[in-house]
Amino acid sequence: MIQVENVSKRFPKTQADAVQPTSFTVAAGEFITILGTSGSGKTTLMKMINRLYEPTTGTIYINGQDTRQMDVNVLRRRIGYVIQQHGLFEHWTVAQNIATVCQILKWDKAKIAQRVDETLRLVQLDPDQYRNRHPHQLSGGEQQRVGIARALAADPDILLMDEPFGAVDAVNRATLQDEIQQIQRQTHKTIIFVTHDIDEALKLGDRTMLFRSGVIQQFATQDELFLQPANDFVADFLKVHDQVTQWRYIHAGSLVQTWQAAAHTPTIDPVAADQPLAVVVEHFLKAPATSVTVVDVPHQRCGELTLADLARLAEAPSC
Ligand SMILES: Nc1ncnc2c1ncn2[C@@H]1O[C@H](COP(=O)(O)OP(=O)(O)OP(=O)(O)O)[C@@H](O)[C@H]1O
Repeated sequence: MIQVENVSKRFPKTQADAVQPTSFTVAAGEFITILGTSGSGKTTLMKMINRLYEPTTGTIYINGQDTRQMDVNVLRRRIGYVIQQHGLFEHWTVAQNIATVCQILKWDKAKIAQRVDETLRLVQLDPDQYRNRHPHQLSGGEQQRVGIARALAADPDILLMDEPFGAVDAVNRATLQDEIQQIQRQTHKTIIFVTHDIDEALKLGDRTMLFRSGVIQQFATQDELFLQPANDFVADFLKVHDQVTQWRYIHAGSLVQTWQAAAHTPTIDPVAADQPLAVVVEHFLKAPATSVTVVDVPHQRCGELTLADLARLAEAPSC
């Protein structure tokens, strides 16, 4: 678990805090995304977690331990770090790059070789084909994969990712997003992921933090961001999304709960509360009906959604 308590950062010779006093908690195994305007403090916040920057005020705890009381090298080895420019050493092979932290930790050769192959497989690269290549012999997407493998090599609990897919084309980006999601499900790492891409943030994050001028505007689930935006900035930030996109991120149960939709006689199969609204729309398209019943586990009716509810969503503050 990561606890950030009243943490702020003021750089020397500047007039304002890059990050104003900020508190939040990230649970172990959570995937957090951070979105925000350029220069809003996202990278600064993240770099305070692995002490690339020291906070001006406040304390960061990892599993209850004050990070200032930890040896900085030990701390950084426990936290994988992936950046946009992958940061691979050009004159080293893929295997040598991935093994960097394991070498520092003085693992034996056989264990390192095994771990290099394991992490290459985790990022969908065939070890036999890739371990002896150099970074310039890789595509941009493959370089990012190796960057992720390197961050995972010493099996850290936490992964910090700063716009890791920012320089990758849209098709490869979507694949990498699926892969990091898969890796997180397999390994249960705690991931903090900075991005400029709203879709990427909403797709990957269990929760998303929206940042502006060094201040968290809202740190919430996709449902809460769309249905209960904390302020106009959040609503406007998410407004660029079309309705079909919202239907992917808002869950049926949340809309029922938020609006307490009126009861109607159901005429088609129910939809589970944790399904996205896109599934509700599919149900309306498959069979003519006035409403769809939303059920919670185990099959308890929690409400009804009508086409009018979906239309009303278009007029909600952030839609
Ligand atoms: N080393 C530094 N010295 C002085 N000011 C800095 C330093 N690093 C960052 N800043 C300032 O702190 C603010 C926050 O920067 P930061 O890089 O955290 O923003 P960001 O949200 O990650 O931006 P972007 O999305 O453009 O990468 C900016 O105003 C930036 O100019």
